[in-house]
Amino acid sequence: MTTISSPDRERLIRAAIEAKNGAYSPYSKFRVGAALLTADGQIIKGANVENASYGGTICAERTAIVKAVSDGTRSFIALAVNTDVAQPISPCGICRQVIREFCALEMPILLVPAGHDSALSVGVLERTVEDLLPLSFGPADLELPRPG
Ligand SMILES: O=c1ccn([C@H]2C[C@H](O)[C@@H](CO)O2)c(=O)[nH]1
Ligand SMILES: [Zn+2]
Repeated sequence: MTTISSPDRERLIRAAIEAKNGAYSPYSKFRVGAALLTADGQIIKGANVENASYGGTICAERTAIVKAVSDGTRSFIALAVNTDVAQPISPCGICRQVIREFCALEMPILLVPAGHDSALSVGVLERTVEDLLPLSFGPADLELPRPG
């Protein structure tokens, strides 16, 4: 797993908690905040944005990634995710695949429970992209030789 400094870790956790305020979740009432630390030290926040046509919902993690990528940033150091639930909540399958497209397999993902004190990092579950999506399909697979 790639390591991040304590100040960056704290900054990122605080940003994920803050990002949750941007959630538009009138249907599920489930707020999610995500924050990405970029290679140049920026923090990009995202929240879940739901739709009356439920399938149109976009998760917090994808909001953050699409914001960053569409603004020209594609190099990430870490991701933090926060919800109002008292235990760490992990990204959904679609988000895992989108994270895998842009982030190294060794990149840390911090799952931050509600009521968390970021100064202590108590209760934060830390896993890599590969932990969350083992044996994954990625961009390089499209370049592999195809017999015949
Ligand atoms: O990791 C997750 C899991 C769920 N959601 C959102 C989607 C929907 O708005 C609500 C309930 O599924 O939470 C996220 O943003 N990220
Ligand atoms: Zn998702």
